Amino acid sequence: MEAESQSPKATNVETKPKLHSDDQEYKLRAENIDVFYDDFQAIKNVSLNIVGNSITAFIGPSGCGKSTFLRLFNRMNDYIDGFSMNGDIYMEGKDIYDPSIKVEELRKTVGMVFQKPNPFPKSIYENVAYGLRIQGISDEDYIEERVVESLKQATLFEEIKDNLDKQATALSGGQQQRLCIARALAVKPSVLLMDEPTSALDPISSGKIEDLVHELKSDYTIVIVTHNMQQAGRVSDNTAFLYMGSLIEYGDTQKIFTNPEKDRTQNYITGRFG
Ligand SMILES: Nc1ncnc2c1ncn2[C@@H]1O[C@H](COP(=O)(O)OP(=O)(O)OP(=O)(O)O)[C@@H](O)[C@H]1O
Repeated sequence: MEAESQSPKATNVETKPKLHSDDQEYKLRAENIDVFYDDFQAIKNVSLNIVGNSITAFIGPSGCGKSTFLRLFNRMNDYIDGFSMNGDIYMEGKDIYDPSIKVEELRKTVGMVFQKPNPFPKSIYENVAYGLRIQGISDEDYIEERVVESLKQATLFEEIKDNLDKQATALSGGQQQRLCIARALAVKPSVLLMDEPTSALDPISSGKIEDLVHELKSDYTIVIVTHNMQQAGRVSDNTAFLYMGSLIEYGDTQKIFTNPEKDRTQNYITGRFG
């Protein structure tokens, strides 16, 4: 299918995401999204397409709607009192807000990592096994295989392989965050949403997470909210700049950071406001 025909029907900004290899399909598509918290409009007619196996950064000043927009992709906003939306979100062409969609199934496919590492008060092993157990999986060999594989993918295994029974809360902040990433990966999602995953971490731990995000790109579609402009520039293929609930500019990260089309983007990335 041609990329053009996948474009949003109507939008307040032209979207030109970078395409990878010959993949013309979009993994995620948001069409004409409005989000309200009661009568406050947090997202205003945003349309945006995300290609598979790419890293997309959402940037913009505090309160512009980055987290709200991110949470749409695994229906995390559904829990918030007063939340309502217009528009459609598609994953691999399926409308994820269709009544036939089971939210638990969706969340297996779309994992999430939060700003503050939030391990459960359980062992390292049980934290990673958790998602599998709540799916009703009881094959211990399979669980162990997934735990080890996920910890390796999250580049944590070598550091903790002799302490899998240790309490997860005793790990350092950076290790806890990689554990939370392992926990998300254990159930084999294909999309990973990351809401400021390094903002509570020191520079060395942040660097490890950035390297990890880069590695994961070959297997996952990653969407990351960040306040850190250098981080967005380093890790992402495409960047979406949001301002007061509107999508101001979206496209190739290098272009957004070196030669943006909109003055407002330029002013934001050069630190003139935000
Ligand atoms: N649960 C809620 N109830 C009411 N308003 C909310 C709620 N969550 C967010 N908002 C409002 O929606 C707007 C967008 O918030 P959101 O957290 O998505 O922005 P953000 O860009 O992620 O901000 P930050 O960078 O500070 O995390 C803000 O004005 C915020 O006050």
